[in-house]
This record gives sequence, structure tokens and C-alpha cells, in this order.
Amino acid sequence: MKSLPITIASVSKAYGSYVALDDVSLDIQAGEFLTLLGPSGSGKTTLLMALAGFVRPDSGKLLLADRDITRLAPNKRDIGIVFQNYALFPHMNVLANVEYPLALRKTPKADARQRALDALARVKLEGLAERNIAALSGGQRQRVALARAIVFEPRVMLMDEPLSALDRNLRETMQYEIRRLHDDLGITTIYVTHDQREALTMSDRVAVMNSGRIQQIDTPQQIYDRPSTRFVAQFMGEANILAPGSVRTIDGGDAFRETLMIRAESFHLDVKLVGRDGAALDGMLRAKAFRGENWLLTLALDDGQEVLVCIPSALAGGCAELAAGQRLTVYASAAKVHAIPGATS
Ligand SMILES: Nc1ncnc2c1ncn2[C@@H]1O[C@H](COP(=O)(O)OP(=O)(O)OP(=O)(O)O)[C@@H](O)[C@H]1O
Repeated sequence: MKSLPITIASVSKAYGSYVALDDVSLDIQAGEFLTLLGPSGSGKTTLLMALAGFVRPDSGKLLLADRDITRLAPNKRDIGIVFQNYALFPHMNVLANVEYPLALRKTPKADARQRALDALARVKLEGLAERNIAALSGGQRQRVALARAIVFEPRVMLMDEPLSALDRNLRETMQYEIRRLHDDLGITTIYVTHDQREALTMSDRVAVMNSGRIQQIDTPQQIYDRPSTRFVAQFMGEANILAPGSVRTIDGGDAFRETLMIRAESFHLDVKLVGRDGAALDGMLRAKAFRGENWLLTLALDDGQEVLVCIPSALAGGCAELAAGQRLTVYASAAKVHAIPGATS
């Protein structure tokens, strides 16, 4: 299957006075797995619907390779879709559901059957072709939806929160399977989720959206370790945003002048685990909690800022003896101290 690159060029969409997409531009490479991540209402679904052809942008262009698809009907776009609520046909069995897109495209019956069976094998449902939809579990239904989306060999796949109705264990299995399917078929995939961990686990790149704009587009590791805005830093897990002057260097003791992000799990209690070019924070231990795999300490800096410190239990010698109210210094290596570009405190 030959996949295609996608270009989203200055796309805007408003509903009345509400701006759902605000001049969004994005290049997605052929064969890439890109995730749109953001809070509810940030515009992820609107952008996906615009690509699918169900929402017409007010301005801007959508290209599949060199082809302008901005005004093309959804069924002419060569795009496979799996939505959380993209219902299967309950009165048809599994096989008929998967054959449906081929029937629409007037594929000869025997060919359609073989391709549907192949698609079912790819999603590990080969034994269930004759089963009624009503007699399937949630995970199996999503596999049928996946098979139906890939059966006509689309050049692009769009997925909108396809796993959000599944329980946690099944979700993790399906994350792995969707990624494997993507790697086998190499289809350019755009995946929408509001789950940070899911985005980090599955994607080649993540685009973080807020208020109809893309805040940052980068690899999962860059997004997590090097957020370009305060919003991205805080959306991606336990981030301490520290005002200029509140963190000092270990060597020399000078204060850092930038707004810094240091993640809770980047801290150590033992200075020997951190290079001399690292950072130190001095404060008073306000609270501590044992959480099984780690300890969570709350440190109050002298200027009143609170810092969350997460120490893995395996490295937490001494945590049990710490007492609220005592002075404490925590350390982070230079690689884990990130200055947020352009952030004011
Ligand atoms: N047809 C519509 N009419 C009016 N407002 C709409 C319409 N569709 C979406 N909106 C609004 O546009 C904004 C963006 O919605 P969108 O569904 O794209 O967000 P989202 O990031 O996908 O959120 P969620 O994670 O909750 O699905 C929301 O405030 C939503 O209420």
C-alpha cells in the first residue's frame, strides 16, 4: 500500500463566534503516525473531520500529496476512518460490515470477500467472520471497525479516540496492536486522543493543541522533555514551573535567570547522583506520601512556590525518615533542567 503525505495549510474554522481552528498548519509525512493531543474542545475532532470531509474549513487548504482535497466529497478522499462512535451496522455480520466499503466501490464479490477475510486476519478476527455484531465485545467491535477502515487500502487513516470506550488493559493491548498494524501497512495515520500517555506511547510525532491552535509539534520525547510553552509543559504530566531566581546551580550557587521546568521524577535527594553542572532547590518539606512505586514529596521553597518531587522507591533510602517541617535540598541533573522559551513568570 502506498501511503501519502498530508499538508494542512492555514486552516481555520469558526462556529458562530467560536473559533474551533485558528490558522492551523501542519505537514504530515507519508507513513507517519501523528497524534493530535489536547484538552476537550481544543479542536482535534474538528481538524480530523475537516480531513475526512465532514467539516468544511472557512479558509485554508488540505492536500493529499499534491492533490487539493479541501472541497472533495468524503467518499472520494481515499481515507479510512475509525471513530469511537463510528457505528458498525448491527444488522449485518462481521464479514458483511468489513465488505461494505468494497461493495460501495463496486469491487467484484469474490475479490471483496477475500480482501475482507485478509483484513479480518490482520486484526486477528479470522474466526469471527460470521458472528453478529451484537455478539462481540467492545474490543472485538473496534477490531471490526479497524478491518473495515483498512479493507479498501486507504492512503490515509484517521482515528478519533478509538479506544476511549475500552477498559485500561484492553486499551493498552489495542494501542500496541494499532501501532503494529500501522507499521505493517505503513499508512499515514492521524490519531486523536486527550490521553498524554497514549500519545507518547503510540506516535512518531505529537501535535499538542489548545484553543484551536497547535502549540508544539515534536517527537514524544521532545514534547515531554523540552516543551516549548508553559501549557505543553503542564499538560504533559507533573511539571514544576519555577520562577527565575528560585533554582541555583550546584557548583557556584548562582541562580538560574530563566523560567524553568523540572519534572517531579527528575529530582534526586543524593547530590552524588547529579553532575556538578546540575541544579539545586532548597526548601522545607511540607508533606510526604508513599505511593507504592514511589514517594511523593512536597517541598515549599523560601519564596512560597511548591515543588513536587517524586523519588522511585528503589532509590528512596531515607525517605521514610524525613519529617514534615524539616529543611531539604533536592537536585536535578543539567539535562533535566529545561528553560521554557519565552515564558514569563
Ligand atoms: N457543529 C458544531 N457547532 C458548534 N460548535 C461546535 C461544533 N462542532 C464543534 N464545536 C465546538 O468547537 C470546539 C472544538 O471542538 P472539537 O470537537 O474539535 O474539540 P476536541 O478537541 O475534539 O474535543 P473533545 O476531546 O471533547 O472531542 C468545541 O468548543 C465545540 O463545542
